[in-house]
Amino acid sequence: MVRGEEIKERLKNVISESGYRLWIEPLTIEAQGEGAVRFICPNRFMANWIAENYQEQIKKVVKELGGQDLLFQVREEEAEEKQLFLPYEPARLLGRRLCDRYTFDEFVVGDSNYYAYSACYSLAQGDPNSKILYLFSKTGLGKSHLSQAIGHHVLREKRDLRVCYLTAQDFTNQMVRAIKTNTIDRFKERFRQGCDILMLEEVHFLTGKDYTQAELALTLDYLFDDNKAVVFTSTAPPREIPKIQESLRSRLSAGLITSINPPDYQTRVKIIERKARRQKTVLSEEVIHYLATSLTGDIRQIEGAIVGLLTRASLLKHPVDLDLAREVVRELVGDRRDVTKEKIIELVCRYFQVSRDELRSPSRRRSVSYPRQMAMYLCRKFTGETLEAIGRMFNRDHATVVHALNTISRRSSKEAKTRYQLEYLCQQIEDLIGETGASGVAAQTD
Ligand SMILES: Nc1ncnc2c1ncn2[C@@H]1O[C@H](COP(=O)(O)OP(=O)(O)OP(=O)(O)O)[C@@H](O)[C@H]1O
Repeated sequence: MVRGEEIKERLKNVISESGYRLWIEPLTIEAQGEGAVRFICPNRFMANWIAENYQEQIKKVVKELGGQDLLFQVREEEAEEKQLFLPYEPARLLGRRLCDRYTFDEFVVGDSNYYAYSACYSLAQGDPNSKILYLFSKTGLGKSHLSQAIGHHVLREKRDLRVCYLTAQDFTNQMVRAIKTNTIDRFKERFRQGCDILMLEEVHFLTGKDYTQAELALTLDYLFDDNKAVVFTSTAPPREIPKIQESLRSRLSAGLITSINPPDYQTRVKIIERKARRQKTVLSEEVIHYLATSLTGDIRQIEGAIVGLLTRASLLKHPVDLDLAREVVRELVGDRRDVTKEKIIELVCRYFQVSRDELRSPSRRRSVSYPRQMAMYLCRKFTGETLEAIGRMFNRDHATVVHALNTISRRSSKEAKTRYQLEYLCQQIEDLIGETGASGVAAQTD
């Protein structure tokens, strides 16, 4: 039978340190027999947050340990044997389920995302001039939210249309499975005839995957010819994704290409107010200002802070005030948050004389792969980012990051040179932290 402690131990490796401390540690995890595992959360905020942010990682770990079904419960509701969420499977939806709250209504629009929002909305409305869209941004700025909002809108408003929502990795896996099981014709048919709107996330994943790229290019031709709508998302514009065949690159660039930028101060304030309202709370101006000036990038982090704040307040029976907000922000991003991944990468590039593009490229040359492994190791150590998030920065998957961390640990314990390099780089980063101050909260308002 799966053991709760073992699940927690494994989750430590796939969730950032602060995320683990804040969200996973307080859970009670119980095996239920027949492979079911029950996660008991102290309150509903927490249950919702964990479901939306960590469900995939939890599922994977539970499966690795031989479990199957997950059941999330809120402690007070435990006796009622209430299941908190059910799989969302609207008819006409092929692929992944859509997150309930990723709708246009829930999306806060500001200068940084207005253009992307309008483009998505026009496409969802069926505007004949807006059929192909490519959205790109850094992590946590709303690509999935906007593409799923299109899905919700179409599924609700356009009863005769079918939506297909998946990631480029899903597309690849399904294709490989179809080849293995001799069902490639059915696979092709599914996309070519079975969907009116294709939303394909994380297309940068296709880098170097020639066979999948060719198949996707053909699928797109069918869809474009039939005047179907297609939305792509990625962390980079098509021209910057390495190892993409020109035939696919030109199809990815066939429509409107638009970026989402990090929200400005006013938009962050609006986002904080909206997210708090969603949790049926009104925050003081002081707390809102503090959060909006401390958390300037990834909106996922803003959400984490709000949910963390409310959870903490309810567990400690403490008012939601500035002190508590400081504590939560510190825990979430750490005093070291100013040492961003970007700065670490810059330092590594300078030290090893490689470029950022080389670190992100598929190159396996030792002169590139070793600095890349070092950068991954340092990002994990100093930013506490998840293995997935670190992998994404270098166009790699989570397993590659695990391998990099193990390699650097092993080499630094055996080889003086690696140990010296690691110590030197760590010292440089520590110095950067010193410069940014112990309180670490950037008091900027853009
Ligand atoms: N403008 C916004 N208004 C409200 N919520 C937002 C907005 N932008 C992003 N969010 C929220 O931030 C979180 C992260 O957004 P999302 O997953 O869409 O980012 P992403 O760009 O797809 O990130 P990644 O590249 O890591 O997959 C989500 O919970 C989403 O609801």
